[in-house]
Amino acid sequence: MPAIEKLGATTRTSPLWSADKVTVIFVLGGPGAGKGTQCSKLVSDYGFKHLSAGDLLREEQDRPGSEFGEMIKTYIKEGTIVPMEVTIQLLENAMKKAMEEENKSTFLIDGFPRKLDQAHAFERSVVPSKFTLFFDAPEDVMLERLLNRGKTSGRADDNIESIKKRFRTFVETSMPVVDEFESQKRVIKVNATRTPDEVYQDVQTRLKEWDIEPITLKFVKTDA
Ligand SMILES: Nc1ncnc2c1ncn2[C@@H]1O[C@H](COP(=O)(O)OP(=O)(O)O)[C@@H](O)[C@H]1O
Ligand SMILES: O=c1ccn([C@@H]2O[C@H](COP(=O)(O)OP(=O)(O)O)[C@@H](O)[C@H]2O)c(=O)[nH]1
Ligand SMILES: [Mg+2]
Repeated sequence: MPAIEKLGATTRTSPLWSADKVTVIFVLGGPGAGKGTQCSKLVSDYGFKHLSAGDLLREEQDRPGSEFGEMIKTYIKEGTIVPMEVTIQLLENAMKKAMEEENKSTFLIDGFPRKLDQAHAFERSVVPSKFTLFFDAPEDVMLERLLNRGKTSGRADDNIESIKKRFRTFVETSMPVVDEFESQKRVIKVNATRTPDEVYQDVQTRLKEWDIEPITLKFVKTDA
């Protein structure tokens, strides 16, 4: 990736893609709400392309020669939001790749936008989103899940100090994004406290309301 001041994605004044051609569903919720878990289920049944902003940032952080690696590491550990130019460029690059190589046009963008400036910049310069799937869970539930995930995740931010900071960022910085989309009637809010399968049942019912159905494999009987 080029130097940060050359990152072009956010400097455009009109979207790169139209919402008729490219469908984006944002997936939001506090840390540990179960975004990644639900996205995996959706990928197998609906054929969406799943892009986790956090995964893309961790990949860039670990890429040999990345000039953003150290910066990303600090932001993630502190639970703060990496400057949007980097995240949006990574997302745009990954979307392009999935369109070209996998012929994908519907994206689940997980853990993004976590700040209003990102939401506005992405919709202005990349593509307007269709709606946001919001996973709602109280902090005590999310805390328990994250501490449990931390036993095996190897993530630098699945520890109590970082988790507290992430909860604060979520309330102060990320919830305003959900509130703004909500005021535009573009949020599907799901109670994420139940089992993964129960949550997923609810997600599927709510997606139907937006005319989004699972891929049905049609088995055609032949004589062979
Ligand atoms: N509905 C659920 N009930 C219990 N544990 C869950 C549920 N959904 C996810 N988990 C577990 O909680 C942790 C956080 O889930 P994850 O999908 O990584 O959340 P997020 O991406 O929102 O941080 C993981 O260890 C996952 O296995
Ligand atoms: O758009 C984004 C998404 C993630 N992050 C950073 O990446 C971390 C981990 O995000 P991820 O979505 O992987 O965490 P999760 O919510 O799944 O636990 C966040 O706390 C932020 O520091 C960011 O800066 N911008
Ligand atoms: Mg996640």
